[in-house]
Amino acid sequence: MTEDFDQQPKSSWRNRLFGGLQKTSGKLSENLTGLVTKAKLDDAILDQIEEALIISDLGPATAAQIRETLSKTRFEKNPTDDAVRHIIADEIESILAPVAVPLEIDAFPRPQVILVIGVNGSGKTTTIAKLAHNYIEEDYGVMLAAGDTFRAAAIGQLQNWAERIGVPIIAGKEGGDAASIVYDGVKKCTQDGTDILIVDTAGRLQNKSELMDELAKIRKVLGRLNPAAPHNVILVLDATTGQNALSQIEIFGKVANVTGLVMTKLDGTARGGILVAAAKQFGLPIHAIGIGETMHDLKPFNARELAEAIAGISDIEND
Ligand SMILES: Nc1nc2c(ncn2[C@@H]2O[C@H](COP(=O)(O)OP(=O)(O)OP(=O)(O)O)[C@@H](O)[C@H]2O)c(=O)[nH]1
Repeated sequence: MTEDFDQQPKSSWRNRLFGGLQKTSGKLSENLTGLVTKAKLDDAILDQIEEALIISDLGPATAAQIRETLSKTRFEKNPTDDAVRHIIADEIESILAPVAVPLEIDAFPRPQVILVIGVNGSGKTTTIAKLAHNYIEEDYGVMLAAGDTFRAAAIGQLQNWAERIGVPIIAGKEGGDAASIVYDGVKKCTQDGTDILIVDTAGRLQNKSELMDELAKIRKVLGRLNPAAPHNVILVLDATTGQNALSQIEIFGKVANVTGLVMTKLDGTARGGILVAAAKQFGLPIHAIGIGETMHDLKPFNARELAEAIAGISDIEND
């Protein structure tokens, strides 16, 4: 756990987002630089731009869409690097806008149960802490449930977070029954009038049948108390894993009825384009993005802002 979780950020979200995505936009720039030098974007140049977009993790489908738009665009003057970048940003925005869906909490029933899944190290626990912090700021009552009973360290880590953010937590022992912890959590929330229960789960993708059994058991137990629960099943993905994140969406999607995604570690990675590939390929809501280790570093994203940050459009012109 980082010691700086509650540290106040030194600059605005926008600045941190643009700064954090500099490696991603830099990689794209590096691949694009020198390509747009001709009066016309001919097929050979378009092929190279398409390849540059694929290398930058945006995915073949996005790259093809951008190529198509570029090939149809009638540029008033000779296409400049900047004009091409703006078209890339527009296309990225059109892909991201439909999936930029904040995680809304319904008024009823209480508690709303959010199941958080993802492989170890994806940033799951930190994301739970950040989400809890954000909901507290919005005046919701929040409780955590330590449903990752596979590792004592995971339980301890969540307990630490709960203490630091000042929210109650339901936890059992290592090797305990995750479903019964979730059951106790819902009952306690109902008794106390708590609005949201955020449940950590074990991210054992290596053993799909165990994971499926465990999630099925959690669902069954939850269903006894509230047929609509869990109201959200959020998959946390680490952007730095690039293409691997896409296979995680596919696999978890099959076993866990994922309702939305959170993508973490977009700061400092050259692979931020993967967010666009995920949006294009799966169309699942992307509720929030993580751009650092403090509690101020998780927010719903703005499709335009993110598109500009990835395309490397200078921040100055937007001020
Ligand atoms: N730079 C950066 N680091 C992050 C972000 N989110 C999480 N981390 C760090 O990533 C590491 C792993 O995060 P955890 O929250 O412990 O991940 P987890 O998925 O719960 O993993 P386990 O604890 O192994 O189950 C920690 O050092 C976090 O501080 C982010 O958005 N940006």
